[in-house]
Amino acid sequence: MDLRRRSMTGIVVYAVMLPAVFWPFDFHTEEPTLSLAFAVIMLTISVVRLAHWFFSDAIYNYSPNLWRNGFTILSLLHASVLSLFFGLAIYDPRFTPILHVTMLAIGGIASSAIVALTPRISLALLNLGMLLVPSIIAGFIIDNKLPYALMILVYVVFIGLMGVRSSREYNRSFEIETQLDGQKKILEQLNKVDVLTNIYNRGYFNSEFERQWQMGSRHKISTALMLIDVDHFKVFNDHHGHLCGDACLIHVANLMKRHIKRTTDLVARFGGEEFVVLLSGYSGKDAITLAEKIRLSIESTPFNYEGNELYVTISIGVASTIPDSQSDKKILLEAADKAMYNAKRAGRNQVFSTIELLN
Ligand SMILES: Nc1nc2c(ncn2[C@@H]2O[C@H](COP(=O)(O)OP(=O)(O)OP(=O)(O)O)[C@@H](O)[C@H]2O)c(=O)[nH]1
Repeated sequence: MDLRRRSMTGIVVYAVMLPAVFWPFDFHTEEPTLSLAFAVIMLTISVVRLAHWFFSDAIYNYSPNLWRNGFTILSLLHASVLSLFFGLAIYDPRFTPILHVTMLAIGGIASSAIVALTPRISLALLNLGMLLVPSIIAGFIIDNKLPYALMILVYVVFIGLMGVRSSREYNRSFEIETQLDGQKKILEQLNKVDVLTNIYNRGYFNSEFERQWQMGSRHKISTALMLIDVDHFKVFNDHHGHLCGDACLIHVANLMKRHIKRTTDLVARFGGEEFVVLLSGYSGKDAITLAEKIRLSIESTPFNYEGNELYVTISIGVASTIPDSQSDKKILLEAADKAMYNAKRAGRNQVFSTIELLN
């Protein structure tokens, strides 16, 4: 589709090129029928090409091949009409007054077409061949026109080679751009995700929390937070080893993810054995209900490590509020942290909330 963007100028130039060649030399009054016929044909092809250009997206979506074939046929049609004109200009003495200006114009068209069609070098070379080879043949056949034929031949070889070279450079930079694009996407993803648990990391949580806080304060949408901490994780690590501890964190993250289904909510690793869940549009009560479900599912779902079925529990602190642009979002985090601390103090494996913040 890059061809579409690059071909626009050419389509317009083709439409006006022949009248611009005739006019200063009065060729249109000397040969009105011939001039009119060529001008009308070129203009008609340009109009069809403009329609093809304009409806490119629709045609491409329907069938990329249809778009490609249409583009190829129409651009070769333009080239063949110009080629016929140039061939005649060399062959027919009536064209002598405009022969040199025609050569100049067609030379310019040939080089700009090579540049425009660089993404498809085969089409660019075919176009070049169609445009200039007939006039070379005409030059070889007709008396006194051999110098023209040789000149055009050298020109064809020269811009053909330039075209091949710039096509290689185009493809190379296209390749590099595609690779960079892919790497950028991977980096963006890595930047967001915690490498161990494959859920969002704290940096991403911070930016999303800020975004939701702003949106919540603008639209008065309740925002809830859960701070989740694995109980006695130090003991767990000491008893089963650090690798088993890692597997446990992955297990807890996966179970939590199952409960966070809405695209506006997210679960992230807050650090160490702590997780955070950000919920948009949840009342405090709804958030507590969801927290209880998560707590229960972790308590009751074992995970397998080296043939052993292991269980862990979590403590959850919940807080919710309708954000206010005047206040700092930290208050919600501190409230959830306080609630989690209370859940730990109350014996762990519990959901606590900071009542004064709940709606
Ligand atoms: N395996 C593993 N352990 C981690 C990781 N990050 C933090 N930890 C461990 O998590 C433990 C946290 O211990 P504490 O902060 O004392 O908390 P706790 O033992 O869970 O006690 P309570 O929170 O009071 O129930 C420490 O032993 C850390 O080494 C990790 O990525 N992998």
